[in-house]
Amino acid sequence: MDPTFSLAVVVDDDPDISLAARLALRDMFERIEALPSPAELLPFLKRESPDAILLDLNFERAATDGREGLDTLARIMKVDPDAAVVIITAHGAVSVAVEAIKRGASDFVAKPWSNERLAATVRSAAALRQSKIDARVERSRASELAHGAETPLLGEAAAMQRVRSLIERAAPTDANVVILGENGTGKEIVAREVHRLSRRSAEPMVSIDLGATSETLFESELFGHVKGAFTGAAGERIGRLKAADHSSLFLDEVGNLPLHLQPKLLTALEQRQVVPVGSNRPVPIDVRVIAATNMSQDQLADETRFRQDLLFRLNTIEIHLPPLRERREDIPLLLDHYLGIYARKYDRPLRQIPPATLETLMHHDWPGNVRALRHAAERAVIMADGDHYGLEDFPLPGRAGAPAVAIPQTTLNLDQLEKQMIERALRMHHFNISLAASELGLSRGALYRRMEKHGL
Ligand SMILES: Nc1ncnc2c1ncn2[C@@H]1O[C@H](COP(=O)(O)OP(=O)(O)OP(=O)(O)O)[C@@H](O)[C@H]1O
Repeated sequence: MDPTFSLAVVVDDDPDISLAARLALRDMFERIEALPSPAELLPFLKRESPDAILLDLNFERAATDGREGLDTLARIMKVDPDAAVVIITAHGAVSVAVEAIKRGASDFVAKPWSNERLAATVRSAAALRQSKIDARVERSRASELAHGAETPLLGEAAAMQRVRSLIERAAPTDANVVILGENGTGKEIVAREVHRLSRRSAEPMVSIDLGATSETLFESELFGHVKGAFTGAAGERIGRLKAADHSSLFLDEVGNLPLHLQPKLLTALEQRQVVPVGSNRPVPIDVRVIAATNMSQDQLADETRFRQDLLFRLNTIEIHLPPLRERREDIPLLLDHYLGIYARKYDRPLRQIPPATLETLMHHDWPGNVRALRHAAERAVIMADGDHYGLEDFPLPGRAGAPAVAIPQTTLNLDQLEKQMIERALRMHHFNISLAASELGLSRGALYRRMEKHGL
């Protein structure tokens, strides 16, 4: 039979026990290492990542309380939260083994064991570890597809360069970060970037969108609940704060956190522990919080909406993302990026944006910021059928601030509008009639006639 797993390690000071375990498990693992004391295990875990660890609880002569083993277990779980640790106990020491399971061990076997039972216990612990790792890889791949690799934080405007430099300086520290910005300005990309460049990046970032969470579920989503904590709480649930242990927690739309839960979040962060709903046992957490909100600084400073003590805990570092209308110079590169992405996605040709169209797009106020620009680019790729993009391919609701179609407030005077368009096209092309005519979709003759009509 081929071994199912690659490596097991047995930590026991009794060589007979180690040998017995090796014999019982030799078909299941390619390699089985024996270590006589827990002191050797941690350096070993720096080099190797065993599929299963068999751990004796008592090493000191005559020790029976298992303290040394439990300490070792805590250290193992810190190095590798997915570790599959099977506890070896003396007959009758079940209560210590149960304590070990509460602290993260997968299971236990009592000495003397039956080989079948030992093999079955170790096999299911190693399989569970494998599936946890698979799920983690799957999750991070899915989130990378949705947000990651294809979405870098673009922007060369001075404000964006400042944002990038702030991210680089803040990320490696463990300081909490608040990201402020209107909807669609890239707050989530910034949060991912902070996490990616942090010391916690080996673990996937955990997110919770407090704008999309129903009020009744806030508490259990954040802090978790025990079985039967409230009607409908059938099973136990790990809250996001605990799920983000050793990682970062992205609290999106943190301004929506109800006032009555704000002290509970503050206490959890200050004391580094959460108390699940329906429980009175605090669970330790080690979490870095990255929060985002579209509230303005003034709104955040309003004590009736947001507790200032919580704000001070969250905003050690504040990153402000400017709205797109304050960094219009980035519009061409963002359009280029997203038009390219969607042209590839929909298998369409790469088209140019004529200068006049680009100028209109740059003057648009983009109230939905980069998200709206991205949608507009996607639609344009689907709609365009000429050899370049036209303004009609971009849906720009309101077109506020777009001078190309700056409609006089009181009259919708077509003549006046025509005159303005012609003037703009002429100026843009330095009075080159052929270029201006083609920009406007007119023949040279038709343009001359209209110039005459408007006295240009
Ligand atoms: N600087 C940027 N460079 C590239 N893409 C961006 C940038 N900013 C935003 N986007 C894109 O715009 C969309 C919205 O970004 P994101 O979700 O990060 O914004 P947000 O500020 O978190 O929005 P909301 O407040 O609505 O949740 C995403 O598709 C993202 O890829």
